[in-house]
Amino acid sequence: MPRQFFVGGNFKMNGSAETIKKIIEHINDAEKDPKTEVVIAPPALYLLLAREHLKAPLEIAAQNVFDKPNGAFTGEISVDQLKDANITWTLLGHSERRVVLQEDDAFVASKTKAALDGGIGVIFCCGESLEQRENNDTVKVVTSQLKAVKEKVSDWSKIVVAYEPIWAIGTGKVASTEQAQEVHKAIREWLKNEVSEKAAEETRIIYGGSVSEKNCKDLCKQPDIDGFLVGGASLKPAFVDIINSHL
Ligand SMILES: O=C(CO)COP(=O)(O)O
Repeated sequence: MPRQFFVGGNFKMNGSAETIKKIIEHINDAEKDPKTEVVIAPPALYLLLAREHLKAPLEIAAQNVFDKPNGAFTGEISVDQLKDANITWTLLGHSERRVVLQEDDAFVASKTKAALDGGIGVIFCCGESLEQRENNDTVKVVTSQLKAVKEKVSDWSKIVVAYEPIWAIGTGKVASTEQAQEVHKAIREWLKNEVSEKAAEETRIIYGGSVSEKNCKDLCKQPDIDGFLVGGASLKPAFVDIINSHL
């Protein structure tokens, strides 16, 4: 069975109640490819607003979730709280959290396990820095980030892997179709060898990093690119063109 195309919109720390409602209305009303699964990730403060306005089958992701069920963890949100708010996905392991907030592989993997155990789907982000790419360490870095998850998780059916090279995020410097395909293929090989043939066949591997309405058409033709995780362009009307990129 072909893998369902998947497009996520990571709003990061952008927007207000007014602008996020407008973006959601635009996405609701636009003509969209019904074969694309669409998930938007607004800032935590606006998850409920998004839940109120976003129309099914569009889905919502948190940008993060904590790995403890409840308690004295100021500023954090639990898996059960997401479920209580009908939020069905979360991003985890975004490089901005790995770099700025110093989240390590083990912590990201622990949160991934907590989300999956609670029935929340995970858009698991991985990717290398420019220095790591220049040292030819891309595949090593990405697979070690995935390996940390494998140590805690056996069922990969609710994981979408987002390959996001750090040097391409917010820089306008998109990976070439060959660069992206090469890493996606390596991730699929890793899934086949380290998880299962089924995981390799069924797991969506999406690309993130300066995706725009201009470059998405070529990227999505690559055999191992199953969609996109979009930052800046998800706040613009062009997001719909990316949702429809493989039409
Ligand atoms: O980080 C990203 C998505 O999670 C990508 O961001 P940009 O699309 O703004 O480069």
